[in-house]
Amino acid sequence: MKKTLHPSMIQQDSSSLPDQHKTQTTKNYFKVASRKLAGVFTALLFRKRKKATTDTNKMNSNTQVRRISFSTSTDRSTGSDVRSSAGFKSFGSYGSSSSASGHIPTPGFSFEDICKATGNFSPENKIGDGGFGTVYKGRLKDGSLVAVKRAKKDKFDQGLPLQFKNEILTLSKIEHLSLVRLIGFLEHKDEQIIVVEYVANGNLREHLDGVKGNGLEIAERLDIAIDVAHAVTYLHTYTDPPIIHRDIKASNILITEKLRAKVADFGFARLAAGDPSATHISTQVKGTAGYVDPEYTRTYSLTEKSDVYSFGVLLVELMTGRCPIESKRPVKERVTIRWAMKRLKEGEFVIAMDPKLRRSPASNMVVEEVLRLAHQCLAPIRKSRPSMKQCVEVLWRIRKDFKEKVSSSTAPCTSHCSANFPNRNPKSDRHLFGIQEGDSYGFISA
Ligand SMILES: Nc1ncnc2c1ncn2[C@@H]1O[C@H](COP(=O)(O)OP(=O)(O)OP(=O)(O)O)[C@@H](O)[C@H]1O
Repeated sequence: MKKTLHPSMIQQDSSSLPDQHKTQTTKNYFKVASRKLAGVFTALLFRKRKKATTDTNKMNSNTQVRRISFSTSTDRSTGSDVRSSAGFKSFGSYGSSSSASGHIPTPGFSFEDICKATGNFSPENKIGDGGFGTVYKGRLKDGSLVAVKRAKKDKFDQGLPLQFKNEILTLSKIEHLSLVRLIGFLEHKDEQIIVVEYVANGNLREHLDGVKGNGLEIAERLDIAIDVAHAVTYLHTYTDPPIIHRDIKASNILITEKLRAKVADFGFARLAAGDPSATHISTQVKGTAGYVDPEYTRTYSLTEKSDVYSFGVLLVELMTGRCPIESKRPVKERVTIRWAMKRLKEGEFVIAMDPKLRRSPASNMVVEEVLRLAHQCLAPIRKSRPSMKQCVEVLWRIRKDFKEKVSSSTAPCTSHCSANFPNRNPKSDRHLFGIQEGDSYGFISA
């Protein structure tokens, strides 16, 4: 049963042109992942709450992989889901009834239509490359803009079609304005195509890097955080069964022309329904280096709190502008969350603030408060992390405080934040934040 979407979760538009961002692994991850899985595969797994447990796995890694994907044993739900999806050739919501009911609708387009829409997959229309396909911009017959994800043929032997089917099956079950909408999927000879809503303004990482747009103001970053928190709350709370995204990261946050966010790439999402035999044991650790819940990598058990952890990393990214792993920086700054949390703990959060952000009492307040929330999300023990819904509430409160502060303040501060907070006492802040000496945020000290 689908619960009613809270009106405040609804927001706007779409359209884009991004490129891929490369996240680097750290040697800490090398310890965990010993070889990258040949081919990314996703199992659709209908998960039961509170039942994720450990499994023994053989681990895989690659020194320069963005994604960590290491598997241990057969994911029981995979077989079930593969079977359930094996019979169809195509489906989608374009020109058909909603797919949210689980009914597989008939697509409103053919492979020829997709060729026309993308100019025969013209390089000019290429948006970017992902782990399992190339993404093109296209225009369908009705004039609507779409993103067309075409599976890489050389990956077929490695289970790529399954990845695609899983992604679209997951997408077909969800509807939210801050989540990228599935339009359709089709198979044609050896082609697998997924068609999703086109989001016009690149991804968050590109905006933070300055590759796209004119730089994000603090209020825009806060709105983006709220959009993502809404979307993930929806996945966790308002879908039945709940969905864990598993790959929340800046390059999966697409940005609209109005600088609002839409969460994309559900290739790693694990659904858990329809397979009564599924144990919901997490048998594969998936995600992107720097974002993965350390408890998940340790125990192979996946819960919504794993997304909360990744969201915490994203919050730090939004406030600092830095990637989760910054391998070219001095050792102490390479793991951004550890560096930023230390700055926060020592009352120097403004040092961690993205230099591109304008300093003002209001924006400083946002950075500090958001980093505090991030600190909670990054708690090594899951139980200590807030739910996504709680994150939404905290972010709303920060936005409200920000607006009040902006309207009551006329003189922006351009110097170091200590000027704004002359009475700040790092020691009392440490107490306030509850940060303990030795908090590692899942990373082994360098
Ligand atoms: N719906 C969309 N609208 C516009 N651009 C998109 C859309 N989906 C993906 N893109 C862009 O296409 C590129 C490739 O996306 P894709 O999701 O395939 O890979 P990724 O998420 O960057 O990498 P990976 O899949 O390996 O995690 C990215 O730059 C992304 O911003």
